[in-house]
Amino acid sequence: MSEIKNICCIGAGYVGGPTMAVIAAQCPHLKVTVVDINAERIDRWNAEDLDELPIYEPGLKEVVGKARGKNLFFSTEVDRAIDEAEMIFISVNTPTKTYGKGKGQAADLKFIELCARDIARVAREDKIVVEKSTLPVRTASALKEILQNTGKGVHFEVLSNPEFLAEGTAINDLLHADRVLIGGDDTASGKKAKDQLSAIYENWIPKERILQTNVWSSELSKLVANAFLAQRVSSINSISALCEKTDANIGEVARAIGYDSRIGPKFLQASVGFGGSCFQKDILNLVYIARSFGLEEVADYWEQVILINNYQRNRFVDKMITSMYNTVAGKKILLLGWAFKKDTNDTRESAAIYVADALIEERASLVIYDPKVSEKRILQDLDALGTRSPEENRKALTVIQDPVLASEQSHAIAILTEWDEFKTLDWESVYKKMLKPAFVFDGRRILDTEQMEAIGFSCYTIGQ
Ligand SMILES: NC(=O)C1=CN([C@@H]2O[C@H](COP(=O)(O)OP(=O)(O)OC[C@H]3O[C@@H](n4cnc5c(N)ncnc54)[C@H](O)[C@@H]3O)[C@@H](O)[C@H]2O)C=CC1
Ligand SMILES: O=C(O)[C@H]1O[C@H](OP(=O)(O)OP(=O)(O)OC[C@H]2O[C@@H](n3ccc(=O)[nH]c3=O)[C@H](O)[C@@H]2O)[C@H](O)[C@@H](O)[C@@H]1O
Repeated sequence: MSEIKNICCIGAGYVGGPTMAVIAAQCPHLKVTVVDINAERIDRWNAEDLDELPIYEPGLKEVVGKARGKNLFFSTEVDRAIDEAEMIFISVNTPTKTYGKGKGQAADLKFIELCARDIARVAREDKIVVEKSTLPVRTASALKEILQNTGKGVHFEVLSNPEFLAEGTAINDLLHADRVLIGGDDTASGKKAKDQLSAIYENWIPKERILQTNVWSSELSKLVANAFLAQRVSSINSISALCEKTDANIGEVARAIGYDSRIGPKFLQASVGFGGSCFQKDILNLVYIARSFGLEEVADYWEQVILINNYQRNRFVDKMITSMYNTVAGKKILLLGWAFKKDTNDTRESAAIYVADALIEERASLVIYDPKVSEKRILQDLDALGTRSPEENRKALTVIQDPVLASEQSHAIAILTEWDEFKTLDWESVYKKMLKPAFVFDGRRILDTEQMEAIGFSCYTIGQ
């Protein structure tokens, strides 16, 4: 294998785009090409106006602006990029299967397989193929099989290099990663490939934070890291329900347990439920894998994390309905936030989608505001659930730009994403415009309940 000068990444999404932009910015000696079959997405990565990038992520446009056109390129020419690169990252989507065996749980690997077949077809020289996508344990062996049967005498080394960035903090996470994980074979060529990938990260990550393992440990560690993180959210959310039945306050409980250095303070924020493209998908995948090995108890254990998340979303909606005298039919409700967390325009699996859907079923009239999510996206998210016709969804909601104005004559407000701007909204004006009693349901615990009650609101804060 020759020296690494050209790398490419297949998949210009939330992971491929930011990850490669940071590699390019940190490694000016490398040429980095990011390719995707979605031409519209690539056009937006190439947009002159950096505010048009397809992903909103703090700090991203600065990093892209620094490297794009110098050593960072976005293109739809997948074959060419594969041909030119010595190292190919695969960062395509791996959603939950919606058909056939493993439907609703297993990861759908069709996009991964297509990439492997593209690489096998195009490659004329030895390549290192890096799994960046989150994949079930032992996927690398499937990839290898496809790659090794080309009959062209080309050698492929498959590495697993899962990504741990979180959306909204992706650039910071990439620049200051807690660790970089590289899994590969223990053969001489496997070890060399791991070192070559490690050398790229060593341009900015301290070497002691770059962990090398075998492929299977690396693949499994990614699923387990997400499962543990999601488990913490479900754990604290389950306790939030108990707090509401007693005089305990989940904020105080989280603080008290978080001071224990063995538990730690992070990821203990009770909420209306976790969302995002990965937690649910990766846990379902873990459950599926455990069950397929006959480990029923293990599968049931992790499945609870998802069941509690569903429970938390339902509980929030129930609380809204019972507080408003058991009916929201015909009532105007303002939803603040649609993204699955602040500082991203990503809405995949956002709790807001499920809360809105349940409220529409109860015939509420919804008004929705999110600073970074378009009306088109919101409607697509609801339509995708298939609960009712697209026409009915359009009748049931309005997407607005000014939440204060939109609060006029509304019965209730629900906070579903923790955007900073909601903390400093002109709540006095909002209160004056609303019908009384004016209900606020804080699904993110970002408002000061006492202050809101002093203004006059009937305020429900999750977990207290
Ligand atoms: N979103 C996140 O924060 C994180 C995601 N991951 C994992 O990374 C992977 C990618 O996730 P995202 O970037 O969020 O997905 P995404 O859906 O934003 O991007 C995937 C891209 O791959 C492209 N693609 C699919 N098949 C292709 C093919 N054959 N050739 C060229 N392009 C193709 C799609 O058009 C799409 O633009 C997933 O496995 C996910 O689990 C891992 C860590 C964080
Ligand atoms: O594999 C992935 O996709 C990524 O999944 C998560 O990142 P992400 O989903 O982008 O965002 P998180 O910050 O983890 O938040 C996930 C969800 O949990 C919720 N959450 C998080 C923390 C908390 O204390 N409470 C809580 O409700 C968030 O609001 C959000 O809806 C992980 O944090 C990343 O390490 C991982 O790389």
